[in-house]
Amino acid sequence: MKTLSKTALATELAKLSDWKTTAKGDAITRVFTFADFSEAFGFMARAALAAETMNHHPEWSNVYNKVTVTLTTHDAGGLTDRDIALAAAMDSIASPSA
Ligand SMILES: C[C@H](O)[C@H](O)[C@H]1CNC2=NC(N)=NC(=O)C2=N1
Repeated sequence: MKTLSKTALATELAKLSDWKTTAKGDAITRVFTFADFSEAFGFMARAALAAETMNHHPEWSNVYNKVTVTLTTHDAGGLTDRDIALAAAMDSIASPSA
């Protein structure tokens, strides 16, 4: 699996909502904010099933109404199309109409 070039990554990030590369540049991260814990946990349940279907899994944590997600492809040692695909899936799960 090939990691994305800097330009490919910039192009893909522009299509996502609020995802940023981490300081090391080998992962992307986003904080999702919901109305309350139920909404946050509902998002996590739906995103977990999508992640399992994609066989690509998030590193994440939850505090009340916030879910902090970090995505990277361990197998490739950096960012790949699989991270972009999971980020896009999470964006649409969080904001179905967006
Ligand atoms: C064997 C299996 O396909 C791999 O371990 C998958 C599973 N989920 C994964 N998830 C993430 N985020 N990165 C990976 O490299 C990865 N690898």
